[in-house]
Amino acid sequence: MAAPEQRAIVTGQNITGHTSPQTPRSTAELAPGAVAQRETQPYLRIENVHKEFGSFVALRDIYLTVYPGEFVCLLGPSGCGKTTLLRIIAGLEQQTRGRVIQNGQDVSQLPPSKRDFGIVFQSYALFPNLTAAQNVAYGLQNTKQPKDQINARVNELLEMVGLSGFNNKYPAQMSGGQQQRVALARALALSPGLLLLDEPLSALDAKVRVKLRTEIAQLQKRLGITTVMVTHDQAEALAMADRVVVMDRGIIAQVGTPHAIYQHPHTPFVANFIGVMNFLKGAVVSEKRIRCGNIVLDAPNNDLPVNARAIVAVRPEDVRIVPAVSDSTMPNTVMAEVQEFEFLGSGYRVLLHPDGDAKEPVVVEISSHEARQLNLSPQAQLTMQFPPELIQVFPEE
Ligand SMILES: Nc1ncnc2c1ncn2[C@@H]1O[C@H](COP(=O)(O)OP(=O)(O)OP(=O)(O)O)[C@@H](O)[C@H]1O
Repeated sequence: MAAPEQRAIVTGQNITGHTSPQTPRSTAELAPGAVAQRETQPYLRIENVHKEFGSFVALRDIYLTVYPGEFVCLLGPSGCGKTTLLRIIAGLEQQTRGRVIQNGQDVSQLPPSKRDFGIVFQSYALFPNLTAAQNVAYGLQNTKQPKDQINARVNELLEMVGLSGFNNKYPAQMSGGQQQRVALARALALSPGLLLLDEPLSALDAKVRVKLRTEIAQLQKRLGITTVMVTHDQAEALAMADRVVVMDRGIIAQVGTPHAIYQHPHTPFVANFIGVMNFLKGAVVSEKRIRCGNIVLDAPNNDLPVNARAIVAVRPEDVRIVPAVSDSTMPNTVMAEVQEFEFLGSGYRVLLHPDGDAKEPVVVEISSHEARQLNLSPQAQLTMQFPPELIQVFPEE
């Protein structure tokens, strides 16, 4: 038997929730892709949504607004509740309390069939016995449009996802990436107000994934369709989203643009989940200075009071490496020994062991050019610099 989501997606008209049959807007009629305008009303509002499975709390009082035309990614480690939240937006899961407001209407109690969305799952969920064209046409058939109009729309959709001429192929005759394009065309067939993507790229191999993610993001912008995507892949979220919602054990840890989340994480969890981060434990010794072991670092971004326990964070690409004997007036330098390094293709990831009592090595990323200039070799003695303006400080919890 099909999984609930598979049954839901193949109901076509129902899943996109046009309660009365209507002619889909053509692609050209959809609003032009636009990043959220904060002055406009949100298209989707999640208000105080809470979800319990028995005694287990999967979502804790979630508030989230999504603006018209915005691409929002729900990102977080396995089990943080992102799929549950997406399913609540779709009506495939019922929240324990709280409301979902879509386009000004409280849809909290509506079944999926009465809501206005298209959805794509990781597993494609295509009908194996229907061709690509028949899969895409499935929901359109309930609109009672003339056959040639449906065919024209199917062709338009297949062309839109780069599958012109694939009309008569069956899912088994298509690659995973092609099947997912069909699933996307099907989700968009009725021009829903909201596109929901549940890990749509996870089953694809790395190269196809990157290609398709660019295409989906471009298509989303072109159509201007408000989109919520679940992913556990931070690179995917950073590349595709207008805003990223980082989730952690049932709560929202931070919401922001990819740049803001990466450059100004609010917590060590977010800092560590998005990209790689070096952490050094220490204590504030004066207003903008922090002692970590035997190093005292200038930290102009520090807001913690004197004597507070602190965690200093710095990205691998922000640490500079300079030759061992260097300018002694340079702030935040520390001697270090190369522990190991690995070739990344575009550069090197170097593990450096700082002088003193630090137990953890510091991860640094440098270009191949820098590696050659430094004559990188195991046990080499170098000087690391933590640029003051690029280090972040968190309270130690
Ligand atoms: N039907 C259910 N019954 C009981 N617990 C559930 C149910 N669905 C989800 N959970 C639990 O709720 C938590 C959140 O699940 P959810 O699927 O939303 O996580 P996720 O962030 O999407 O993780 P993943 O990336 O692994 O899918 C998990 O601990 C999961 O075990």
